[in-house]
Amino acid sequence: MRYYYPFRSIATSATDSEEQDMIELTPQQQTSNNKSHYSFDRVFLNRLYRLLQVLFRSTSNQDRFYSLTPKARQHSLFWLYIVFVALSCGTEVLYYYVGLMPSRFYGVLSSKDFPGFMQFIIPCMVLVFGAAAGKSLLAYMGGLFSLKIRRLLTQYLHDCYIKPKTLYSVVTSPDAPDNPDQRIAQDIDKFADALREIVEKLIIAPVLVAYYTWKCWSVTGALGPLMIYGYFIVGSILSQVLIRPIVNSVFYKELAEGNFRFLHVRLRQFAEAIAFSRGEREEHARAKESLYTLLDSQRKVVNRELPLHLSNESFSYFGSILSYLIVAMPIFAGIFDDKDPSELSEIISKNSFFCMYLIFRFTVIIEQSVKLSDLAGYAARIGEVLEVIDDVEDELNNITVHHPRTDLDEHSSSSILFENVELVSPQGKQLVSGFNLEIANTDRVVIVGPNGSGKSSLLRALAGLWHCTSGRIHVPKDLLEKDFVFLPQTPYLIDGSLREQIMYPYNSSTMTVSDIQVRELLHQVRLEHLEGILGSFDARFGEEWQKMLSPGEQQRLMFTRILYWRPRFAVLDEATSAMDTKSETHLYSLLHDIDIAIISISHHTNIIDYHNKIVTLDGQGGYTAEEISPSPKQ
Ligand SMILES: Nc1ncnc2c1ncn2[C@@H]1O[C@H](COP(=O)(O)OP(=O)(O)OP(=O)(O)O)[C@@H](O)[C@H]1O
Repeated sequence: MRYYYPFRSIATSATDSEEQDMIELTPQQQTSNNKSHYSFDRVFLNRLYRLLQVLFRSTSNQDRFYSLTPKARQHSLFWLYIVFVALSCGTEVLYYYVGLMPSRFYGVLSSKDFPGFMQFIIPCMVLVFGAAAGKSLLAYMGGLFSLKIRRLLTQYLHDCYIKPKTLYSVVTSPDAPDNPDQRIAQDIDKFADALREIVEKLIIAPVLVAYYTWKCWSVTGALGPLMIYGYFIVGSILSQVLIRPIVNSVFYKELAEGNFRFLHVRLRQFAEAIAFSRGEREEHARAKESLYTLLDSQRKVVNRELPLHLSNESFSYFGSILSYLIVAMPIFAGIFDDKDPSELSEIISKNSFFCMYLIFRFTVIIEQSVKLSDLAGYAARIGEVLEVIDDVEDELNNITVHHPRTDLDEHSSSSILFENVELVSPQGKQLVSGFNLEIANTDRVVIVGPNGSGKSSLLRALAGLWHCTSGRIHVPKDLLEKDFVFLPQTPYLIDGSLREQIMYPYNSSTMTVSDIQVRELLHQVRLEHLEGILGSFDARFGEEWQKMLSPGEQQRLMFTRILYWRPRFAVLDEATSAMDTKSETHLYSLLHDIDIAIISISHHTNIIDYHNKIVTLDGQGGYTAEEISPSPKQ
């Protein structure tokens, strides 16, 4: 079921044009966008400022952002920006002389000065080549500039987003931004490109405006610059008014873009399920609906850009008429009456160049309004991710600050201890209350109960992903990361080699697993045939893992992590759900033979015998915990 986002009921300040931006949102997107309408306003400026801070930040106290050390240069955009500015200035100087060339040509041609003409040709060619080289270099530097912006912002977002607890909390947060993957992978790139274009065009605009104002003043008096400035103010006010609705449209166009892409990712991911359930027709209809939503929002952007383009183009063309008007004034006032025709044509060419160039600089500034509206849309999308991360981090920090010993706590013994734990789901449903359980490092505990009773939630609390409403969970003081291996129901196979699958979450730079060990592990989980299929333990596969292995085989492969790591605690959340009974009992008997504690969640009764404690949740907040006698069948 799809929802329409009721802008007016939530954002009382929303305008008609913002209301028209409504696109179909999923319930989560509806919640996350509840307060949001986007414009060229203070919020945009704050977000832009934050992103610029990331681009121009210092790496440490010793290395300021302007420092020349390799580390500072790698982490700050400052020096690249300076080179970009210097190059722009140099190229502008060349443009200036190229711009003056016609007036000089008029002079020598109208006075039939052949030696003067020949003398001028060579420097002219050098100048033109210099300007062309400057322009190409500027485009090249622009490319490097946007690459660096993308690298710095993406790295920063990765640092903030992909870290313990934050990733999970952001993704599962009720305020989770829509399509975070698209915002990081695509919107940052578009932001970098828009910023490059703006910087490229405006980098030395203030200097050029000041210089050409002076030049224009010197030939036309105060009236010329005053008329041009007045013209510019009118043009800027008009484009400001026209930009506002575009920012919102750009944001929602990107949202529709993300939803459309996500639909196709899901089609690929669930192709088999769709094929079995003959869902192609329904999927086709959904794809069509999503495409039309996207095209609709794209059309809104295009429609709203039309008046802005019209205003910008008019500003530019009327500007050239204005420059002739300004040049004409001293001529008709008789100031140049004493000049002969060749001198007059030289003066007209020179003066119109100064006026036109000043107007051109203003035109360029105003033209950037289209890019600025794009930039504001992308800044909103990137900024929102950072804001949700901030909120999540605040929440995570608050848990430790305000409830230092009510959540995850260290325990001096070697057991895990749940002490009077109460857990409530995000929807407010009480999952367990007054939950007490000790899991010694030799225990094998199985948690059972109906769907949704809170079995996995207990593990989430143990991993510190959810906080307990009350009570404590004690873990041994000396517990290291590798002492805990968690196998979820849906196997997570990384984009890598077989060796890396076994070593995950570590990699070959920190650990090794020899070929002999890999073979032994494959033998233990009865996947020996994999060696023949893969060719090499180091051959990398991406999505092929899902195609090469059935779900049950994928779960068996996951078990190699436990058998290799031999952690102190292995947590299995329905990690054998897709296996046949023989494989399941075989793997549990392997676990039984190694000296580790096990915490299992399962709906399969045949594995209960491999445990010495059974915890039964009743789904109403109550539970029972009993000792049972393990009697593993080999
Ligand atoms: N990220 C989440 N956001 C909101 N609610 C959640 C989230 N994760 C779990 N819940 C809710 O918490 C409750 C308990 O979920 P949990 O996954 O612990 O159940 P379970 O006992 O493991 O179920 P099953 O046997 O189906 O795996 C469910 O009602 C579920 O809707």
